[in-house]
Amino acid sequence: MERYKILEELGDGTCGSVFKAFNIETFEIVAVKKMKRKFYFWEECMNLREVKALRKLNHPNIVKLKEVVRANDELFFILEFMEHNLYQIMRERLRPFSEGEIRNFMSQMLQGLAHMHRNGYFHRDLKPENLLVTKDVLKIADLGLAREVSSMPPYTEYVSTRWYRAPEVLLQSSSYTPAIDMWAVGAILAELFTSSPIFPGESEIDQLYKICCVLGAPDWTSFPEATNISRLINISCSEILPTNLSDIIPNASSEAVDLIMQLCSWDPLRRPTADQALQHPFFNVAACVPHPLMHDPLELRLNNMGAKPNLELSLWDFNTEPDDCFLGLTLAVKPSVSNLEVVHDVSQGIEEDLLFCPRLEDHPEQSGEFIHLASLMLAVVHVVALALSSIQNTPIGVPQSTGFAITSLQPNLLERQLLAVSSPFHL
Ligand SMILES: Nc1ncnc2c1ncn2[C@@H]1O[C@H](COP(=O)(O)OP(=O)(O)OP(=O)(O)O)[C@@H](O)[C@H]1O
Repeated sequence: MERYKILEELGDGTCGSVFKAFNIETFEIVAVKKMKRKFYFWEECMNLREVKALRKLNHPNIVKLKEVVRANDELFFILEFMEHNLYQIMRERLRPFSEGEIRNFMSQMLQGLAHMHRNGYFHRDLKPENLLVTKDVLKIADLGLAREVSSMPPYTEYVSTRWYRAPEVLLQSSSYTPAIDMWAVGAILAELFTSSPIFPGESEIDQLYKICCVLGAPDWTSFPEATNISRLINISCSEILPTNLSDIIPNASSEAVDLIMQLCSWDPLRRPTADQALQHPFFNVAACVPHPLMHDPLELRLNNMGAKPNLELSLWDFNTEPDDCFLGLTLAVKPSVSNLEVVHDVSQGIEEDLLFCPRLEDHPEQSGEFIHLASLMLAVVHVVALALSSIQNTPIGVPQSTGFAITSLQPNLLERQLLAVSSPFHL
């Protein structure tokens, strides 16, 4: 690692801290992701999902892994440097994005995602912080949770940011598909218009509730595994009517609203694939009629109601398989380091292993009505939570937190403005 001079910290995630660095030999600016846990063997490093996925996925809209370095039992990913993440950009902008800008970001995100899905991976943690931007170019980053589509369910150790989590994951389906990424794309698309998350759940049950407030109650037959939870949610959500998306995203064209609706379908089978989404009329610029900005979306932003999302880790049913290593740093059994050029550098008494990846080198204020509705909603969530806590030994567990509070890990989420949805609500 002596070749890299660390310049500044760029981010501190669950798995690693990311720094901007300077390669003193090539004068190149790079991003160095230093993993938080120790790595004693190369095999462990080589079987990290992030390494496996990034080695395979070479695409202009997926961040490139240049090198993997192990030094003193510490692991570093040398990544191409990107200037911003989409969350930072949204937070710092004074005006919302134009539909043209959104189309550009979305098209790149979908192209990167289509490549990922085509190559047998799904990301599982898409969110604005994991979309990196330099000038107008967007790249998908943080493949720490990426899964091979061909890998066998059940997928039990899923950890991701709640606001972008698909309903089937919230409902503990054990066999979810790449469609979970498409749900996140829909949520991100809506957020690009409003600069506020569309489903800002404060707990897993509240997350489902927030989704019901926008989409209306689901047809639970799409979630056969969720009988118990669906019965409970139904108590509070069955009479919730869907909100007109155009009312909450007034600056989005009808094409954009339609795409969001399709992507955020309760039923994963109804969501378009990344390739299909790219064919949606939203991307047919000629056909798009610019949508008059009738309301300033900034005015639609509500004060952050004091809500502090409890970003607990969802480690329910954490199983005993050897690859269920903590926080997505999952190691596969039977490693292989073929096709990799490994250099052992023991000069100066420092044990440093370098892995070069040659293939990658080339290449409004809130109204009184809202407050009333919000308090009603909170009351119902409270009732449901009480009901849930009184139920014991249910065959299908309700999503439970194991009590790991990690709010400190993602402080930026706490700063995020929340979009309030005042949907029709009947008790
Ligand atoms: N290649 C890069 N160039 C510039 N900044 C980056 C790069 N990679 C990551 N970052 C910054 O570091 C932050 C954390 O990175 P990353 O998401 O990879 O870490 P993590 O530990 O896996 O995080 P998470 O908690 O989201 O899983 C990103 O949100 C981004 O701001």
